[in-house]
Amino acid sequence: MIQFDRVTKRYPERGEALREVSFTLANGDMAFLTGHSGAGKSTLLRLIGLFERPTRGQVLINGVNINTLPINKIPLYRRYVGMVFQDHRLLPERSVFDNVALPLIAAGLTRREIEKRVRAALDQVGLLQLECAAPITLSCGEQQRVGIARAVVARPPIILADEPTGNLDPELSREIFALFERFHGVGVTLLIATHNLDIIHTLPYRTLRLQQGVLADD
Ligand SMILES: Nc1ncnc2c1ncn2[C@@H]1O[C@H](COP(=O)(O)OP(=O)(O)OP(=O)(O)O)[C@@H](O)[C@H]1O
Repeated sequence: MIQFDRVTKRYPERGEALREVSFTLANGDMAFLTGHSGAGKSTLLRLIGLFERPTRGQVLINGVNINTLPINKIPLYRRYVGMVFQDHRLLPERSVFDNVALPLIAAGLTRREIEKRVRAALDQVGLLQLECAAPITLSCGEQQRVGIARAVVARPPIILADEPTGNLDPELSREIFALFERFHGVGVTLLIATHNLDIIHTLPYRTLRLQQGVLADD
């Protein structure tokens, strides 16, 4: 589902953030991405999300080299990849419902279909009762779950998460990882960048470890 073939990403002003990185994640795999601050985790996820392009090498998604995708195809591609961020990136002036609905509005679904899917996504993350709330009134863990509902609402086959538990205490972090495991259970492919080694060492999933841009452990 996700294949990196000797991928190097060089930022002109900073040098190589990733160097000759190769790995494959099969359809339905769940894996963690670890490494020190600045190791290249976000860069690797941004290459999959097509927010960056590699300097050398290929990123293949479902067998397709995404780096040859023309710019006008990127919005369509992004529906295929749900992204969860540490800081949630919710729109503060919109309700929980509206925040989760955004990817579906962009996709042009009917109002009825949007309502059905948004409520299903909110139900999956246990927040159905908060659909009218403003994000600011929610706890950090609840805001993160809204972010996850938004990432999954368009039912993408791939979910990427960049430090999704960075602001959460251990108990809430475990809840978020348990939620990801549920998506894994229904066949979604997940790659989760995290510093939360205490928790991921208790979970039975593959870990890719970056060190100064090089894949040091798999
Ligand atoms: N847009 C950018 N422009 C220039 N340099 C960048 C850019 N993004 C990342 N870098 C550099 O690339 C390297 C890898 O950064 P990256 O954010 O991918 O690391 P990370 O492992 O996600 O770190 P953290 O755990 O702190 O989020 C760093 O040296 C960083 O300064």
